[in-house]
Amino acid sequence: MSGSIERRFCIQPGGQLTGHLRVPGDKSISHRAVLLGAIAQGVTEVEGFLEGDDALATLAAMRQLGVPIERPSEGALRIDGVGLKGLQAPPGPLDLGNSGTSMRLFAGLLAGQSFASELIGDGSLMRRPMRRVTDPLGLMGASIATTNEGTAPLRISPVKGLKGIDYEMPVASAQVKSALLLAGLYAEGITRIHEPAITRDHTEQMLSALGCPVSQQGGWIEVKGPVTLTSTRIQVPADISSAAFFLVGASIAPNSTVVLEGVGLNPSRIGVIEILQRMGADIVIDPDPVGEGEPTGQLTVRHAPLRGIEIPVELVPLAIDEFPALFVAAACAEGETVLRGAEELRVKESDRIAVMANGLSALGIDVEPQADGIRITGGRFSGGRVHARGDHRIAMSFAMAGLVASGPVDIDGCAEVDTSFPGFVELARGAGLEIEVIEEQS
Ligand SMILES: O=C(O)C1=C[C@@H](OP(=O)(O)O)[C@@H](O)[C@H](O)C1
Ligand SMILES: C=C(OP(=O)(O)O)C(=O)O
Repeated sequence: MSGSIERRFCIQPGGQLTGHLRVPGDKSISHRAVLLGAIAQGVTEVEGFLEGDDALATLAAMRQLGVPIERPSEGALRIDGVGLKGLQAPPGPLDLGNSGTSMRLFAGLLAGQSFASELIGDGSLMRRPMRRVTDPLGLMGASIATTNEGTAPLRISPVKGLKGIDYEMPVASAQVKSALLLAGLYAEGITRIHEPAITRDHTEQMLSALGCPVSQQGGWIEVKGPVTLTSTRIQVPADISSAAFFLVGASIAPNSTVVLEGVGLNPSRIGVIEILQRMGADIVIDPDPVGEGEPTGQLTVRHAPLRGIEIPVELVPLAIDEFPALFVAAACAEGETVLRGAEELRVKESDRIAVMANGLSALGIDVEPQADGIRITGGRFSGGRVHARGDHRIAMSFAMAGLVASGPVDIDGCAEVDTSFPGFVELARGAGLEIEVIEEQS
């Protein structure tokens, strides 16, 4: 068997970040553009699609389900929608790589089909919890088998039909909500989902744009099936989760000023800006003129001294993917930063509390991990060697830490950065990060 490629980032300290940058397209919206465009009637044209491995896994799986999708130019898709009933049995298991969003949203989409399917992924994805979607889908009448541990492979059997349910989600998860909304499109009656805290609402927004209004009241989100979706144009904004590395890098590195263009500013995604501003970051938001799609704007970030804070628990779901980068900001802040209510971080691509805590302490920072969060005391990064454990966001976060370390920082386990941020190394280097990449066959 041929081994995989190991990738290590080597960062020289002392850089500063400057320039006008545009980070790649939003990963969450890119997934949804493919999933919903595929089951709409007519041709959906997408611009700004994220050509990262996670979104490409969704695209490849959709082609295996018989949906013609062309890629006429970089970031552009032409999806020839097959309608709600037009998906076909795939020739084999659908491999969703590293992408939790793909697996959970496909579970919802495929639960009500008249053919069987199987969902698999890489080592990280096959360890992530799936009962959070298979249990409520089961209540709707779906038949989805997991392992005894509740993990993939997910084996989905055809069923006669789904029925709408009322479901109170025990965790605030946009993936679970979206899986149930997708299944709800196929179900008889009303599917009502309650979220314990606001989570990203891209599925609701896109369903509305495709002619299927989703009502929202008092934390309940509701869709009535079966529906017809009508194709539209979808403009994918730059991903605020990718912009976050530059928001943090420019905040901590002296003499930095970075302007980030066209960043998605959906209110359910901007927790990272609010948290950094509470820490004293200098971030100016210039909203773009209101267009058809989700709100976007230009972010200007300048170096500023940061102070530790207690992160308000209601901001946790609004910044859930940005905590690895925020931990780096906290490590550079004066005083203590405390995060609670974030146990979800333990079941992402890696256990982000444990992996970040290990790396931060290897770089000389005082940390106290807790079951649902972490306490970080600001200090000065030493140089050293850390391991990202194949988690893209952790790799990029430690790359930013290297800007202000007292010696070189080596980061192992960086091969997955392309899942969310293809071109990260080149963009960061162009902005002033001294980053080298070492690849080895493992
Ligand atoms: O719906 C989505 O696109 C996502 C939802 C979040 O996951 P959870 O729903 O598990 O919180 C987030 O961490 C993930 O990167 C993308
Ligand atoms: C958690 C993430 O993605 P997913 O759940 O789709 O793997 C992420 O991108 O940080």
